[in-house]
Amino acid sequence: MSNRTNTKNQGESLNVLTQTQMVIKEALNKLGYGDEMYELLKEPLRVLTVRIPVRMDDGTTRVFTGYRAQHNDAVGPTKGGIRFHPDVTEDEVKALALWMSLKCGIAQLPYGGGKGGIICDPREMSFRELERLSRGYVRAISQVVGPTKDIPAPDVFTNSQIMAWMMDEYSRIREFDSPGFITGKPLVLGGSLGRDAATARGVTIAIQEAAKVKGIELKGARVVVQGFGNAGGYLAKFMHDAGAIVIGISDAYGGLHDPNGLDIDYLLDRRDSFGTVTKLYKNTISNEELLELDCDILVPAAIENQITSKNAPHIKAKIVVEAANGPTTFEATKILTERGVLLVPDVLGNAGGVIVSYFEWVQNNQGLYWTEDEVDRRLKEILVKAFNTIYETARARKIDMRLAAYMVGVRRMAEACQLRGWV
Ligand SMILES: NC(=O)C1=CN([C@@H]2O[C@H](COP(=O)(O)OP(=O)(O)OC[C@H]3O[C@@H](n4cnc5c(N)ncnc54)[C@H](O)[C@@H]3O)[C@@H](O)[C@H]2O)C=CC1
Ligand SMILES: O=C(O)CCC(=O)C(=O)O
Repeated sequence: MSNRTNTKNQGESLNVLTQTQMVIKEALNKLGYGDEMYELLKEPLRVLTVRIPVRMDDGTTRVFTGYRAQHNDAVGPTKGGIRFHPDVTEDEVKALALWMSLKCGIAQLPYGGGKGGIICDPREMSFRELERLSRGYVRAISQVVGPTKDIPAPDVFTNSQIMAWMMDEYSRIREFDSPGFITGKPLVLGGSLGRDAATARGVTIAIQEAAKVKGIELKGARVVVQGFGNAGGYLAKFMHDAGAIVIGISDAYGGLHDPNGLDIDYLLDRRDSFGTVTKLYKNTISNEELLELDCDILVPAAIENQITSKNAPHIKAKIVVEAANGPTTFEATKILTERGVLLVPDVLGNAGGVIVSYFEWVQNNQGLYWTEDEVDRRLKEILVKAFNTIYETARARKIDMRLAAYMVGVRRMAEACQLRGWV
């Protein structure tokens, strides 16, 4: 198993939890909160570790380890996706739950953050093995989740089919149909129009706002996208449709580069269900090379720790918008900001996913479903406001966009903890 989220890089910590804690501490300090608030918020309130036995197609049993972390429920139930990936670690899930809290704070959703993960490689499992794993995970965490407790959703290598199995398993255990238990469901099972593309729609809104600030015309801008799954695939399509030139994309196996622009519709058509397309090509570049391509806008949309102190000095983009969670280290954020790169952090850049998940939960609760235009209009309203609040905070306080986003994101939760008398 790789230690992608826990190792060091030339003395720089790549532990996503400790990196996040540093920024939370600084944000709370700037907001005037003391050590007690930091002690409460630096870790999730609860983390459940589960062992899930799964009968494999060959008749053997494999036992998988999974987690569900609930960062803080002072504002409301916890909310966040479930990741299936071989590199999942407990610290990673904890950091992802903290980031969910910040996103919900930034978007002013009535939630705290949660996140789940299972150490597995779904690319090597059959459809039925994945179903058994998904159902087993829900059985293992069923006591701590629910529509008013903790509401899961998709993340890396999970999708609407997996959400459907999970919802079905939960409704069997609880003996009632509860579509609001999970979001990112297929439409016929209570999903929301627009949820599939929501993360990329949100990233697109962030790019539009960032481009305005930097005086960059989106039409003709050169865009590079790392990751070609749900977030990266839709994003590449939206950029292409907006008249930008997508000159580079990548997946877990490498990248494709064409300075004249890639045929995004063709690549999407050839991509598999895990966001893989580069395996079909001989002439590929590495993910490292992709990130350093000469471009105007760079969108990391894959995994953590991709832009570090090592490659940050060589990033050529003028705008970096994080669709992935945690793609840029704390050190690299400082380097990029000092170099004048406008970095839109994950907790703002990719918040579109959880915002439309919230819309899905609201629609499930009221039993009344919205049009896609309604979803997109409400999403845009929230994100444009959030971008401007964070951008102005960064400018007024002369701090980087990540710290500004953390200040905006943590404020409401800290206030709720204080009002409840927890600190
Ligand atoms: N799906 C959602 O609604 C949301 C996703 N995100 C974040 O966006 C990022 C991507 O998630 P999704 O697109 O949903 O996942 P996905 O599973 O649909 O696609 C993942 C993509 O990343 C690539 N990838 C995996 N490992 C890689 C590696 N080591 N190096 C380079 N590429 C690699 C895969 O090949 C694939 O193209 C993650 O950080 C996720 O947490 C954030 C908010 C919401
Ligand atoms: O849609 C959601 O509830 C959460 C999406 C997610 O996991 C994320 O924003 O990282």
